[in-house]
Amino acid sequence: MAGSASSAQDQTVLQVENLHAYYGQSHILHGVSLQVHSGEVVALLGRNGVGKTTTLRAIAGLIPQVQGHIKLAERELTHLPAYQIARQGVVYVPSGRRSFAQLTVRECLQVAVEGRGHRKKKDASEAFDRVFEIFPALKERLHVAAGVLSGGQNQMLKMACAFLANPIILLLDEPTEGLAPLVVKELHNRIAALAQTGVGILLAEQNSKFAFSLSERAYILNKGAVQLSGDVTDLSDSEEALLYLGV
Ligand SMILES: Nc1ncnc2c1ncn2[C@@H]1O[C@H](COP(=O)(O)OP(=O)(O)OP(=O)(O)O)[C@@H](O)[C@H]1O
Repeated sequence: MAGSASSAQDQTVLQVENLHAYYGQSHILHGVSLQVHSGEVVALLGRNGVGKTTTLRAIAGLIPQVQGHIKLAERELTHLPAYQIARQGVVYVPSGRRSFAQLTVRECLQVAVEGRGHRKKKDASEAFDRVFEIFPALKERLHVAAGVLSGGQNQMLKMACAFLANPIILLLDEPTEGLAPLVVKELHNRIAALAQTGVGILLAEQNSKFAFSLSERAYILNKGAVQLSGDVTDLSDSEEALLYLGV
């Protein structure tokens, strides 16, 4: 798996150009441009309210009023309905607890696997095996109701369901929100393992330390625009960057 990932690396798959987004009369994004390659984790950083979630939601097709271009391997996704964008392989994982609380972990995974073409038993079981390689903790909790999982396990279940949708790009919104440091460390390893499969990850985070430790490149937003971008090694040493990050 890792071998095929490395050969696919450095290929730009997601290209966002001059993206503007509006909530009603409010102009929230002012020309955001960014790129994500296959197999890399790219950080999208900035303080509260700068537009990180709006950027992910706009890419996922969840904001009706947008301008600009969103392309997946040269295919234009802008203005496609959200379900078609997800089908093309751009999958959004929102922040917070969002799962079917009454369903068991197995049932949640089953719903996800059937949503994306793995209808044959063999395909589904191979997809499950891949998920359990990345998220072994879920295999031990298959019969547990999603609603009683810990915050970290719930996050892993959301990412596992997203992975079962065969993503090319995962849009992860604040996965560390509300999690204890030890759980954050575990999540770090799981996200790195996801990227190892060749999936490109755009990671919106307030926890810049976490994002810097996972990414090679980052974009720092301020007031709905990219203020700074570049290699994490440079940004993490830049006083200007730290100012925009509020650290
Ligand atoms: N549904 C909405 N309607 C109107 N304005 C909104 C809506 N959602 C967000 N906003 C505004 O858009 C701006 C950007 O919010 P966004 O949630 O994208 O920021 P963020 O960087 O993700 O911050 P946070 O980490 O707090 O979620 C904020 O000023 C916010 O108040």
